[in-house]
Amino acid sequence: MSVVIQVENLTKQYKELTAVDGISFSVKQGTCFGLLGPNGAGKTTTIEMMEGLVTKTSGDILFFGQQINKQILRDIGIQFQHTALQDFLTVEETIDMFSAFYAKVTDKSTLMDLCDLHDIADRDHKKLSGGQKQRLLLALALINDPKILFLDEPTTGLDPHARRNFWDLINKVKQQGKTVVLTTHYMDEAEYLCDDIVIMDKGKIIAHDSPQGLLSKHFSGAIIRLPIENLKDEKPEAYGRLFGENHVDIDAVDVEKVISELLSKKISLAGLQVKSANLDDLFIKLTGHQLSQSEKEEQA
Ligand SMILES: Nc1ncnc2c1ncn2[C@@H]1O[C@H](COP(=O)(O)OP(=O)(O)OP(=O)(O)O)[C@@H](O)[C@H]1O
Repeated sequence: MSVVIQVENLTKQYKELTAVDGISFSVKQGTCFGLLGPNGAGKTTTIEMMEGLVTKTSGDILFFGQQINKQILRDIGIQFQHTALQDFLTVEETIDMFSAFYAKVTDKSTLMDLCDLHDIADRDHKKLSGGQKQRLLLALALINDPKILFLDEPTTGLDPHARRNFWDLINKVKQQGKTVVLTTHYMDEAEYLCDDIVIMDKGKIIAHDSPQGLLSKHFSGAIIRLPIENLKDEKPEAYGRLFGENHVDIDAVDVEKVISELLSKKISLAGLQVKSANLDDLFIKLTGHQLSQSEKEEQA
């Protein structure tokens, strides 16, 4: 697979704050690349430097081996978190208006098929549900038939059903050979969509691999989740990582052995869960920080 985007030692300095701190990675053609991290990690600054919207302080961003230029900009599609659309236009009229900006455009009917917009073609865009609006914004990002699609937190605020539908759409886009660069706060989204993931914290990359590679590198065996109240007066940190305010997660290579140890210490197993690790668990392990619902919604 050829490399589409190469990022080398990229840095962004805002006065004393280093928002992005010398990061390097590459994105391969036809893959979905995910940038994950807590609030303020530097994801948006990174993606906006790649999109050419924010000036880098130092480092390199190469597309197909070249610095960003007008031709490359024509090959990029961006779905912003918020896009101001012209009032009083229907879905189809909005697509027509955006099509007029480009010399080369995707066939309208194909685009509306892909993004499932035919049934709402005549609807005022202001009357769309969250999921329908995201599908329209995706169509607008794809209007110029880009080779690379940037999505900045595309499903924040959507209900689970609409998020799943959107994921199916992104997979269809990938099947067309397009490369997708995504930022998200949702670990399940990254696990489902991404072939390659970078986890950022405080401007630096703290982990980079495929979802499966990340999990097998950082976990072996299972996670035992135990209510903290079962530990009575003992410190939960002596057993594992805090999960929220009420649970402790214990990494267990040998589940039976850990359970026997708990029993030998007369610790109750009431409410105990045994689960396999997912990216949410990895995120907590690496950043010491659980992404709260309010933090996810803050971005909506
Ligand atoms: N224009 C700016 N001027 C000064 N500081 C900025 C500017 N833009 C971003 N920052 C700071 O840079 C850091 C990284 O911000 P960035 O928005 O890239 O993080 P993020 O990972 O996208 O966070 P979020 O998930 O909240 O969107 C933050 O500390 C932010 O306050």
